[in-house]
Amino acid sequence: MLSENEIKIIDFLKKKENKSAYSTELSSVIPETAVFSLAYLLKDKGYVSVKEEEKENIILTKEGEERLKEGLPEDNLINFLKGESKKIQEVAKTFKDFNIALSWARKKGLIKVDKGEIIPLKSSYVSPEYVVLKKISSSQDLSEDDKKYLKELESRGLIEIKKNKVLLLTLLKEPEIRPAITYLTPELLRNKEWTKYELKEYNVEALPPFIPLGKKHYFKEFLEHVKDVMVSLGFKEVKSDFVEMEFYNFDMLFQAQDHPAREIHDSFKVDGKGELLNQSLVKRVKEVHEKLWKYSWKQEVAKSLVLRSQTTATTARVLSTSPNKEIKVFTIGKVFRPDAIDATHLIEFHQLDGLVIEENFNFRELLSTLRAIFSGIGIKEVKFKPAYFPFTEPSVEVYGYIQGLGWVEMAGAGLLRPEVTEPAGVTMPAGAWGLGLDRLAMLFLGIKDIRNLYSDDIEYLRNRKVEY
Ligand SMILES: N[C@@H](Cc1ccccc1)C(=O)O
Repeated sequence: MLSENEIKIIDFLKKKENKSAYSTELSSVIPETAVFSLAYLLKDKGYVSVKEEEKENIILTKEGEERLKEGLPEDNLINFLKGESKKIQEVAKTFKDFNIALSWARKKGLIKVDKGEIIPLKSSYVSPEYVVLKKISSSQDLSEDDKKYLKELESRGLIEIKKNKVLLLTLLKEPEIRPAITYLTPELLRNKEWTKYELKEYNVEALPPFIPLGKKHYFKEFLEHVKDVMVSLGFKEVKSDFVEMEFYNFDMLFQAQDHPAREIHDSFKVDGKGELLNQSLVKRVKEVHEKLWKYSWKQEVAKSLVLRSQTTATTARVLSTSPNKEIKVFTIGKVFRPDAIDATHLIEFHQLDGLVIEENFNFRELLSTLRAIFSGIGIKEVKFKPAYFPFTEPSVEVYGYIQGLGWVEMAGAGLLRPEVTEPAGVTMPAGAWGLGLDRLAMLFLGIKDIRNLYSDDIEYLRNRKVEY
């Protein structure tokens, strides 16, 4: 069997007129360092003959390169004088390499020196040595005449003559080419036909071609993972729209219309008004606002539209159906808040809100529910800190521990205030929480810029691996 490089050498020789080539030529098809050993391998296999020869290799020295650029000093001197005699001292002052130029010009009989004057015998001149120098630098063949000047050029230090061992390879026979097959059939074995074929080796280490398959966006994958966690804990998913009446986004959550609590986070206003169909619920909400916040509640304000600023609006929607029965629901969805966009802030992001209404539900159970949710998502250590939300009492902020980052605030939670549950006709205790999912995904997936969560850069998405 012949290797790929051996075949390359044979192919190269095949194309040559006399089927032979010097090892120096072969370096154009195979690595120079391999030429010699391959040549002898091919010789042993009987494909080529190899003859060792000494070859002269002439190269220009650094000075030679310089002279090639500037011209030989003696030539330059003649061309400088332009056929006119001049005083030695005068020329010596302005002419570069004067001594070398003078001595070579004299030796070559290009000038005479008489009474302190240089008398040129030619009006312009190019030395044959210069012509040879030029030929060497452009690897032209040298004539026998040219070769006479090599000794002089070498002694002037303008060229270097090196003797190299080269191999002359001559092709003796061409390998018979057998068609290649990749598998044997019983047929081929039975009739001994297999000897006519080359059996190709399998390269079991070759990588298969990369075929990018369709896959889900990794952030969507993360959101679905969270959804699975909630479902596995016995919660049912509920949904509501992005465009929401302030009634559900704020009023039902006991955020007063004229109170800074309403501005706890800013919201995007939407043109137009919604319709409040359940007027008895509206009346009860109005009463509780006016009684406790002491101001005149306006239905017109409550009907104003916003892009929901919290998914707690969905929780309010659930409450508005007066579900005076035990429920466990959650929602995952987008919320919108005006902000300056940067690596950690977007004007739309995702929240997970949850609601539990249960006989005997209490604060302790709320905390253990939160622990279970966080543990399901993958955050085993959580701690709680007292906090304020307009619609819960007591309220907590939930901190999760992330390796390498420490304690990070992740959610708000609490037991719903009677001002929220009573107008909705809920008499059992209820717990609620809201959790920011974008920040959590960033921490979890090691993402530094929140905008990457919404990237549509196909290369970036292809290279992201998400495992749970
Ligand atoms: N909606 C609150 C979080 C929250 C929800 C439910 C109960 C308590 C707090 C927020 O966006 O900050």
